[in-house]
Parts: sequence; C-alpha cells; structure tokens
Amino acid sequence: MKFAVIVFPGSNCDVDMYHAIKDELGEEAEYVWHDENDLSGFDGILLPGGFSYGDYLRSGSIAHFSNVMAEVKKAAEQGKPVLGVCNGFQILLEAGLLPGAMKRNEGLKFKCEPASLKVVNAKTLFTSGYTENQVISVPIAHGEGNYFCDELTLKRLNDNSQIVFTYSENPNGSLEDIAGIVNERGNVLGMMPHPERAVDSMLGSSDGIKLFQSIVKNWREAHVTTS
Ligand SMILES: NC(=O)CC[C@H](N)C(=O)O
Repeated sequence: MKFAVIVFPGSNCDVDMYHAIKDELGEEAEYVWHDENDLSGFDGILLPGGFSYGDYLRSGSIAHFSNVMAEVKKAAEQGKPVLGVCNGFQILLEAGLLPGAMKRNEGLKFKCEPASLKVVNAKTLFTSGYTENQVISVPIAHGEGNYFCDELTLKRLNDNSQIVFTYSENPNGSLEDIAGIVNERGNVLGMMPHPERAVDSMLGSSDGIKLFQSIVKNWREAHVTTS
C-alpha cells in the first residue's frame, strides 16, 4: 500500500509519520508538497501534525486553501482512506471534510503529554484492529484541540457512530471528550492524538501501530486478490 504524507509549510510531524509507515509498518510512503495537483498514484492519504502557516487565523485555516486539498477531497470521494492527525485533523475540519471546528484548549495552554483514549468505535477501517472500548495510550501535543460542533452535528455524530476516540481524562475541554471523529462514509478520520508517535515501545507506547495496520489490512482485503 502506498501512502502520501502531505507536507505544508509549517508541518513538523511529517517525518514521524513517514518513519511510522516506512520503518515500523513496512509500507510505501512518499512526501508530497502542498502544491501537488495529482494524488492518483496513492492508496492512502496522511495529513500530519504541525503548525501549517504558523497557525495564523485558526489552525489549518490557511492550509486548507492549498492546491493539494482539492486532490485530498477527490481521494476522499473515491473512498480512499484519509487520516488527519492533529494539525491534519484541523485542516480536514477547515476543509469541510469533517464536521465541526477546533477552539483553543480550555485553559489556553499547549498540552504535550501521554493520553489515555477509549476506542469508542472499533468497526472503522482505521480501528478494526482494536476492540470496542479498549483503552490505548497515544500522546497529544496541541494548543488548539478543543473540539466543538453544534447540537445537530453532535447528534448526527452520535447517531452514526462517528465518534471514534474519546479521552479518558479530557485535556482540552473538547465536547463529549471527543479525541477523534470519522466522516459518515467512514473513510476520513481526524484525531488530535498522534498514533505515529506511539509505534514502538521505546517511545512509551506502541498502541498507535494498530491503527495503521488496520488501514492496510482493510485495504488489502478490498483490493488484493489472491489465487
Ligand atoms: N502537533 C500538532 O499538530 C499541534 C499543532 C497545532 N496546530 C496546535 O493546535 O497547537
């Protein structure tokens, strides 16, 4: 499986993402600069964390105008897996690929620490390697992770099982402890915690690797025929 790691001016978790895919997962990965106009050669799209355009205005609000975002939308419409982590999640929200918005953390402090997450929905293509309600440890590092949406959107998220991860202890004030959500179709996931930084026990946790393994397993089942 071949992944695109999209790089925006100010991305700083692209190397971690690339390392997780290439060295820990053992799949193909390529850096793709934000002005690229063609993602047709990739099977999965990864938007890594960082401070695209210095987080000016609102995190992700400038990056979502990048050329590559039209291609990310196309890939999502084609049903390809699209994962946005931290700033990647913020960009997906700004692009309208996921509902809701991100506010500054309650307390207005940047939080960088391990987080306990509950896997609320283990039926997505991103989480099928976990069990329902499994608690995993994945680090967070953000100043703008306070997820917010209106009541109707929240009801839809709950009714469609689109809330995928919640925090055991809410670090940022996000609505209903939301740490990650998926789109209605189930192929676009945004999450504030960093699974790419939890892929080896030397990093304090290897719980994140299952997320990437789930993507590959589900992709193989759908695309690779064995005789
Ligand atoms: N690591 C990240 O992507 C976090 C940066 C992010 N722009 C923030 O809210 O602070």
